[in-house]
Amino acid sequence: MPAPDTPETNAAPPTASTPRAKTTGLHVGDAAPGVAKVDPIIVADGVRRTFGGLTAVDVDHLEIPRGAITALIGPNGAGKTTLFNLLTGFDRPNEGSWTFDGKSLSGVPAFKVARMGQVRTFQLTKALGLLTVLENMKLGATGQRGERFWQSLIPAMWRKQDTELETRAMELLTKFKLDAKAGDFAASLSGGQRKLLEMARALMSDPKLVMLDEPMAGVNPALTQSLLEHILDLKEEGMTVLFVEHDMHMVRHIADWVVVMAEGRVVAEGDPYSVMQDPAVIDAYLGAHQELDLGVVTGRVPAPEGAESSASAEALEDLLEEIQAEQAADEEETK
Ligand SMILES: Nc1ncnc2c1ncn2[C@@H]1O[C@H](COP(=O)(O)OP(=O)(O)OP(=O)(O)O)[C@@H](O)[C@H]1O
Repeated sequence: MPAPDTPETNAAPPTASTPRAKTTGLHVGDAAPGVAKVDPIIVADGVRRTFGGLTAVDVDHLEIPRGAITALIGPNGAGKTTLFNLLTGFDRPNEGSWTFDGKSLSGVPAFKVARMGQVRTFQLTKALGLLTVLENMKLGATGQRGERFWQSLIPAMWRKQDTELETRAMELLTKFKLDAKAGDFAASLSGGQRKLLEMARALMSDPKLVMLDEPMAGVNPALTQSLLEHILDLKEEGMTVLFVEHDMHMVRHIADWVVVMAEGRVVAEGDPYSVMQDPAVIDAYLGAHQELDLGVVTGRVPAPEGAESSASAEALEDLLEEIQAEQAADEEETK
């Protein structure tokens, strides 16, 4: 059980953070599934992955814009994680090709993908929980000299490297307010601190593209602002961010661009404002809940006994709330 998050440990500074500018002008022509980007960092073509008779991913064309924060959203089972696994070399598609930073990544294994500058965060597994926070950080570095046989025979070389790694790790831990925990077992961290460690660990390899899988899942509200700020910092430092998330508030607040998946396909793309107004997006979420009355999904009508709330239902509820908030803001502006 992770320790609970406390506002003192990692909460945002008491001063309200200044809103940061969204990156715009990312696409060429009308926003639609597969729209070309001005400067894409990932370009995927005809990527398909099936599991038995089920098509989990069937993406005709997708470009992820460089230097921006892109959210990948969609109801449960839409294929988001499978697409993440394919793009990072953790799974292989039945067909399709894609490039990262102009280089083909088809068939490239995960460790090489990471060395090329595209990293993803990993959940702190049980095994990693038994290592200290600092040891976890060191594992995040790629291309260590110890991996190269001849150089690993010269102790002076790997000792120097170890010191450099530790310095870099401590710098990042300080930035993420985890430096005091460097010697603690990672398993002793709270849910939010684990997310921070996962992100800090990914940064050990100086990536160009950081891919975050549900960065807000299991994070206490006391830490959410701090996590959002860290993600916005990544963009400010020149990195590209791609994240999967069910939390629509987060998507609206930090994403410059949103890609919506449903049943393996990209069904909508655009800035968060337009995407959340797109009937195809609401349909995609509702489509995943045809068995439920809309009132149940949104919480207006109590769910029948035995019906389980799912992340998609919560996301749809969030989506509708966000749309209402946008409309209220629009009305306020036109007054
Ligand atoms: N290894 C696997 N074997 C069989 N089916 C799989 C496997 N991985 C994923 N699937 C199926 O592929 C579909 C897409 O799953 P995926 O996990 O990519 O969706 P998702 O959008 O990430 O969903 P969630 O938001 O619930 O995490 C689902 O129907 C899922 O059951």
